[in-house]
Amino acid sequence: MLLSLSDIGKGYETGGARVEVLGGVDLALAPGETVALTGESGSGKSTLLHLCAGLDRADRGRIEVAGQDLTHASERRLAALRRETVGLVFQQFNLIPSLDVAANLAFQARLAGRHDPDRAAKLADRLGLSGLLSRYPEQLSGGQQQRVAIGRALAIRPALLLADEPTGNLDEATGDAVMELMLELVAEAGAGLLMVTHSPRLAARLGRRVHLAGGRLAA
Ligand SMILES: Nc1ncnc2c1ncn2[C@@H]1O[C@H](COP(=O)(O)OP(=O)(O)OP(=O)(O)O)[C@@H](O)[C@H]1O
Repeated sequence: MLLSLSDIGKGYETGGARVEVLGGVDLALAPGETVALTGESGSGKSTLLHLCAGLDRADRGRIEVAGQDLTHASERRLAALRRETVGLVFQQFNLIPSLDVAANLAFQARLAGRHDPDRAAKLADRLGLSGLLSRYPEQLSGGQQQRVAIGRALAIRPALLLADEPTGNLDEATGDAVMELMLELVAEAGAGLLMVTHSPRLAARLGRRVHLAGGRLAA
């Protein structure tokens, strides 16, 4: 399995009270599989994605990504996982304002020691960004910025792409075009995708849908 979660529990302590967000989540994603994660606001979708990225730790249960156990991994190991194996795309594009598009696209790949100028140029072309490489994020539209964020995440050739409402900040037409492109590139790369979305319409575009409610996942 590319991603496997078994009996994941996670809660938060707020103001002295403990809130259980995830209570026994199981999920398995095969290589190349695309899965939509839906659920009401506050149901724990982002929490779950953060655990899969090793940005936070589960209270109980076991998470494996590409054969690596995240449960007991060191911070260093988790950082390496995010650099080399897992790509992340968020609703806020999170580009680096002081870097132009070319440098933003190459940033993660450079960190991972995987920057390949030919591949980067091809990716920029596929993303329709070839003419924008020397622009800065503030000079781009929202859809263009999100295409850069997707390119940056895919440039490391991740086995797994985690996306948290990646088109949530875009108008429907732009969002649809960006989504289309992201799905195409994910398929070409043979990467797995776990994508949070509020939209049943977008969820239907992915291979499978899981729904988070009451701290558990259901099909
Ligand atoms: N760091 C934190 N500390 C305390 N509570 C938190 C923290 N992060 C999330 N929560 C709580 O955990 C619950 C789940 O939050 P999460 O962001 O995972 O939900 P979500 O399904 O992604 O919501 P949305 O669709 O609104 O983005 C919420 O009640 C939230 O307030």
